[in-house]
Formats: sequence, C-alpha cells, structure tokens
Amino acid sequence: MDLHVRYEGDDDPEKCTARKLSRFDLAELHRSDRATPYGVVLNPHAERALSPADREAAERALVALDCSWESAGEKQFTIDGDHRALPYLVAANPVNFGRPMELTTVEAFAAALVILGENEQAEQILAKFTWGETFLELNEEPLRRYSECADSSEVVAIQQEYLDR
Ligand SMILES: C[S@@+](CC[C@H](N)C(=O)[O-])C[C@H]1O[C@@H](n2cnc3c(N)ncnc32)[C@H](O)[C@@H]1O
Repeated sequence: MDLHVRYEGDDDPEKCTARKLSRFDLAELHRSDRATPYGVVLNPHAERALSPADREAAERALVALDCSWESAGEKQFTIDGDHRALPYLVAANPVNFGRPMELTTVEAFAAALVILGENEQAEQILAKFTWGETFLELNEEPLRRYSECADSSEVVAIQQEYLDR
C-alpha cells in the first residue's frame, strides 16, 4: 500500500517519524494539499472509524498529516479524501507512551495497515524505530479484533469495550 504524508514541517525534524520513513523510501512527503494524492486520510477528528471496509479506497493511497499535535486541530485537515479516525489504541513512542489516540505518524500508518490486513508492511515501517515492535505488542489484541471487523460500526462497538474498561 502506498503511504503518503501531507508534510507541514512544524515539528522537530530530528524526531519526525514521517521524515524518517521518507528517508528510507517507505513514504512520500508532499508540501501542499494539491500535491497529496486522493485516498484514505488518517484524521483523529473524522466521524467514521477506519475498518477493513476501507481497504479498496486505501489501495489508491493511505495518507497522514504530519504536523505538531499543537497544530493538529480539526481545521488543519483540509486534504481531499475519505477521512477516517483510528479506533482506541495506545502509543508506544517515548513522548506519548501509554497514552491513547495521539499516535505518531508511523504508529498511525502501522495501525491502519494492520486493520487493512497489511501486517508485513506495518512491521517493515515500525522496524525503523527502536520502540516500533512495542507498538504492535501493546496493541496486539485490539488490532487483531479491529482487523476482523466487517465495517466501521463493528470497529466502534469493539472500541467501546476498551473505553469502558
Ligand atoms: C499530528 S501528527 C504528529 C506526528 C509526529 N510529529 C511524528 O513525528 O510522527 C500524527 C498524524 O498521525 C495520524 N494520526 C495519529 N493519531 C491518529 C488517530 N487516533 N486517528 C487517525 N489518525 C491519527 C494523523 O494523520 C495525525 O495528523
């Protein structure tokens, strides 16, 4: 699956996971919305949760917006595409370890890839980060269950179980 990043460039370039993926040719960076291909956009503010039903659309492109969390408000997500939020998962990166929902770009891509059935590619991109494997370990059960859902409403029902715990 082709990974594309609308790259804002307002975060620490040394820690930016999207830049690292691009250095290894694992994702392509785009400096404007117009240059970013149409596809499934990973957007934490989206109304609909990502599910295996989005696979066909994501085959065109899987897109993330790499910017700082301070500037990642709803209005920032102006990219054209099918916007989807990831369901409940926890971060493994050192900045937000253990916190739900605020994932780095590589974690968001990896989660989406597992939900869409592309486990090998998820492992491949996470392998570039020392904490990458931990992300899959921490989220093994929810990711497996989300990937077995038929659609977004099933994903949301499973997410509710984790939120109620
Ligand atoms: C705000 S940026 C921060 C990136 C960070 N600077 C880095 O180096 O990875 C993270 C991006 O990953 C995606 N993302 C993260 N958490 C998400 C979630 N819960 N649902 C959907 N997309 C998410 C979004 O595209 C979001 O803009």
